[in-house]
Amino acid sequence: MDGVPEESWRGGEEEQKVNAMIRYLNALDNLGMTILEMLAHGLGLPDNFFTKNFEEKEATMIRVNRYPPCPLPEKCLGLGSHSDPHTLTILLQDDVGGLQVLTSDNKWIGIRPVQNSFIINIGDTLEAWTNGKLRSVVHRAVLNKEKNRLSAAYFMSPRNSALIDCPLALMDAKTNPRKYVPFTWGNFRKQLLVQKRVVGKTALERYLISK
Ligand SMILES: O=C(O)CCC(=O)C(=O)O
Ligand SMILES: [Fe+2]
Repeated sequence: MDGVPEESWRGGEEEQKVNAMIRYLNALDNLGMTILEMLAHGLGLPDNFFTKNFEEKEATMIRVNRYPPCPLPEKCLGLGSHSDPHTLTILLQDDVGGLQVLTSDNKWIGIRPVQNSFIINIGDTLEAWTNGKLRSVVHRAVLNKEKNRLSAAYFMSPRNSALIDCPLALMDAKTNPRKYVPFTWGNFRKQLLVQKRVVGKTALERYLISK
């Protein structure tokens, strides 16, 4: 609240709104951290294997997407095909529907909105961190002919200096050799700013050992 005189927002409705928002963000973050712990546990890693890199929230971000109605929805997309580069995405969508994911046999399938629920997407960083045991999903958003659609995504990221290096326990020289050169999240983030538009999984592919 830099530059805003304290008395102009403290104690009133504004402060209540700010506090409510902080409570929601903390709840979202706690959910994400619990999921990351459960994923580490399921992979046989120490529960805090991922979360110990998340004490500083340097690049965690929220994006709110508003998709206006489109008279020719088959001719344009709300959001093009991409995978989320971060670690984990917690996505809230309204009841309009429009999110689609790409299956392994290259078919787009729609994700039905379920009231009061979140969609959890694995991000590219988690794919590299687990040598592909967890896979980031390619997805897109299509438009509705009549209705507006809203979605909000919370993208979790580790601190910039976190080294995304798959632990030996998840690799095997013969059956599952290292797929990605180790990188820091900060460096990946910088590359993303230069790349600007991510199509499919092109962001992560830059670290693939054999293309
Ligand atoms: O609107 C949606 O359902 C997807 C949003 C999304 O993929 C994103 O913001 O990265
Ligand atoms: Fe996305």
